[in-house]
Amino acid sequence: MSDVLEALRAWVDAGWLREVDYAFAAFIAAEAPDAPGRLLLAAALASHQLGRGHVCLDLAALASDAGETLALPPDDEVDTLEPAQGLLREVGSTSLREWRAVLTQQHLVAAGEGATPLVLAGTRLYLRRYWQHEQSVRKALQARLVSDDGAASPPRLRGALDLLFPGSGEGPDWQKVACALATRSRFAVVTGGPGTGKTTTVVKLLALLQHIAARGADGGARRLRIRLAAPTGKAAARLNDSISRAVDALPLAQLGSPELMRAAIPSQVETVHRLLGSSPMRRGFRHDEHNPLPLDVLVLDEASMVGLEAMAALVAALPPRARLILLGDKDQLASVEAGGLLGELCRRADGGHFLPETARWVLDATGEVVPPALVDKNGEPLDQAVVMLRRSHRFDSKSGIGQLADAVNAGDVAQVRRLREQGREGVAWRELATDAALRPLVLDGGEPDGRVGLRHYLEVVQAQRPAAEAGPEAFEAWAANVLAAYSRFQLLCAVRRGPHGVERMNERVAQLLHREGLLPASQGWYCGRPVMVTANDYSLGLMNGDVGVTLELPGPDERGVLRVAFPSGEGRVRWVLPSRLQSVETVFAMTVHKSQGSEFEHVALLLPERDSRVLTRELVYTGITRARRWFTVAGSAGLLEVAVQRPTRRSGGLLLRSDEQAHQLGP
Ligand SMILES: Nc1ncnc2c1ncn2[C@@H]1O[C@H](COP(=O)(O)OP(=O)(O)OP(=O)(O)O)[C@@H](O)[C@H]1O
Repeated sequence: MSDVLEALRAWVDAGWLREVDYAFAAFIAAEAPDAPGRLLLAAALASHQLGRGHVCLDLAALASDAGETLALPPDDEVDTLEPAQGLLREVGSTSLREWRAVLTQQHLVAAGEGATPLVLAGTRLYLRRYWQHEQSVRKALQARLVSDDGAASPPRLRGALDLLFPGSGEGPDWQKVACALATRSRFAVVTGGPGTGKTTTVVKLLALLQHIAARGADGGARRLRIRLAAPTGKAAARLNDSISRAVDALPLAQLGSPELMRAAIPSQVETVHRLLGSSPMRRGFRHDEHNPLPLDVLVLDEASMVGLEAMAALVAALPPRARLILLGDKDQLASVEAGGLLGELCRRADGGHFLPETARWVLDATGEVVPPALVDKNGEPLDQAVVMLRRSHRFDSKSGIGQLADAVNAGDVAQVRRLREQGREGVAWRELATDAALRPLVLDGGEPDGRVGLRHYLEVVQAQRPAAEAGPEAFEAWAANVLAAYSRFQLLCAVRRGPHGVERMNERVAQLLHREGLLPASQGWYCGRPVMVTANDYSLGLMNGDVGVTLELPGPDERGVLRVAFPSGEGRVRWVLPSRLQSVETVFAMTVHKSQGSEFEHVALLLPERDSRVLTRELVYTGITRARRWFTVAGSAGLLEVAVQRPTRRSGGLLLRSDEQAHQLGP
């Protein structure tokens, strides 16, 4: 047994495992000295998988390909320690039957409820807390999937929906269908790529729900309490803007008093943490099952970024009758935290799987015909509550970015290659071997077609700086312009390490800009340094992922003082002293992961020098869809093709088919 702990220690030393993974195995060993070594190993590996985003360890996958399942040895490992390799060989040679045989210790492993540290459900091994989270999310969603007894009848819906969706285009109007279906049960998912109208749809849905409630369909006229949430501050700020715009554009007049309706649809979006009432002083949230959130409808945007733990906290704090509506792009990278919930919930969204009775109901309620290919007499309850928006209103069928995103998403390498060879407007391909190649891209966007690089941002920093005697409003307006200029161009890195990783790239870019005379320094704090917050700071009200720019304000003498300007909604900025920022990184380049929930006019995706497991289809798709007008692939086109053929699949059991669930949950 101690041999295994020793070998696991070597894995930690080699950077293969986290300290916490080792600590979990050591904890079990201390609690149960009779625990077999292989069980400790499995426990450490289940914890390791959590760190990689998987809520459980899939033993079947482990037995068939241990290295791939565990992503070990890590990509950047060159010289690996022999003890680490030895243990990996042992893991790799253990069969599923052998894993199962050691996971029979009743005081350590249970098949379900209990107090054991591990849960084995089928071939999935969980740390108990995550099994519990999965159970509670599943139960909360299942309870909401039954028809809502307060739901409006199809003819009533039809009247209101026809007012909200006056146009008739080609094929079914999925936005209208999504609105209708989302009134039918207390849980709904609206998924779609960029610009497919998720925000537009949800605003119309909220107007519809208020309209129904105001007319007493569910037992009396009232106004619904609606709250809007997003996983990060940045995503919340973006949704704030787009919701306000969508509310202004609503055809509300026919639904009743436009002023009243507008007032009934909130435009303030909160982060999930703030909604739940997190406190830096204690673990857990102010709102939970004992103190539920005072709301009737909760809309959660960018749901692909929400992990299982946060979702479990959210559903625990929802009153039983409250509606939950998830919005997001199922094809984006999943959350950094364990649990690719949205992807799992939308696994069958492409195929529809609407029951024939659902299709009839949709026809009655909306006048839209669900295509026969999307009707399935074996559809699951969840399928009836998930709608995929299929038409982008941002990228038409001729848009290079839209076409590339579609090809990547479909894993269609031949099409990706065709698009590159033929060339498409808005999409550029550049090799990126040397600093000389990096320079034009970083400074000016790389192409003579109007796209911008960082020079534009730094010119706004320098040229628009108000005179020292100008008032605070002038400096605030300057900061807002600088922030807007910053968001026009973003370098995205696929990886953290290596020459094209985000760490090195930030140094290279800062040095390059300094050499060009665009930055006063390339290290420490300097005017023009953009920073990203890397850990939530509740005392400052800054969240992980928030981006600010360092600017020089007039000081007491001729030397200025540096302050970091963060956007604080509605074009306002908030100034923070650099010394108060505990966890920040320079962000001339950011990882694709960190860019989720943001958009930029021009995005340049820097591919790593050599292949890496993290280079996946979802990563490339997420990078492309951050771009509004221009997208540059910087690096080897061959690597991009490799990435496109590497879809990710998260392990988890949230969505076992109903027969499997029945088997697992008992009668
Ligand atoms: N049915 C429609 N017809 C025409 N334009 C539309 C329609 N639906 C949405 N749009 C427009 O398309 C743009 C994107 O819509 P919206 O912001 O609702 O999409 P989204 O899916 O939420 O986008 P994002 O990817 O930014 O989250 C907006 O300008 C919106 O006004």
